[in-house]
Amino acid sequence: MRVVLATRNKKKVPEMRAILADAGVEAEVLSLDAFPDAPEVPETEPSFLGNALLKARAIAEHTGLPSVADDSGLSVDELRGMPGVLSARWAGRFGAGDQDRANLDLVLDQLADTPAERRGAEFVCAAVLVMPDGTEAVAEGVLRGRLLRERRGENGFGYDPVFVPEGESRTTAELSPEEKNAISHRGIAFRRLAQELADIL
Ligand SMILES: O=P(O)(O)OP(=O)(O)OP(=O)(O)OC[C@H]1O[C@@H](n2cnc3c(O)ncnc32)[C@H](O)[C@@H]1O
Ligand SMILES: [Mg+2]
Repeated sequence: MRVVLATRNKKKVPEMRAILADAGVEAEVLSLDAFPDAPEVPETEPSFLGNALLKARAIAEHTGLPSVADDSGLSVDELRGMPGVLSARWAGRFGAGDQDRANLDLVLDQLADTPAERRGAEFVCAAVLVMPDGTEAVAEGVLRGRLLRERRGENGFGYDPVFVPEGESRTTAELSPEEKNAISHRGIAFRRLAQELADIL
């Protein structure tokens, strides 16, 4: 059985592949590189789940294959849950290389006067599977933590360099890919999805 990962984020692809493989999903996992004509899907929904479904449904329809997507983001306590579903483009639209840096700079700036005890945040992930016949499975994962004032670590992507998970002293950019997947919002969501995936596939 073949499955397509409905994401344009090159850093998510290896995370999703590793998590699904570890969860015992025995499918051939394709990325959108295999489908150059796949549509760009605007993320117009107000929830992670809604946007994940938009992406996976569009790609399942285009490819005729089971499609897996996630919509994820950082929810900052002091910002009343933002950037949330706007995490990927929080600082506006930048070039590929600069987008993550601009987003993270803006959040750090917004929290410049926020003391340590109010720097709580969480990564949230909605993971979905959409079958070509319309069957769907969904799961969510959350990772609580706090935000540093400066970047640490080279791994991961997005807001990882300033995010320290609860019970950790390192940022998620200082964790190995395996360590991050073991605790991450994406890891939790996709492991929850994996059982349903195995049943449906
Ligand atoms: O929509 P796709 O094509 O999957 O790619 P994307 O990067 O736009 O992905 P999202 O719409 O789900 O937005 C997620 C953003 O949230 C942030 N984010 C999500 N998961 C993260 C993680 O594990 N570590 C750090 N930042 C993360 C990061 O800024 C992402 O760009
Ligand atoms: Mg996106």
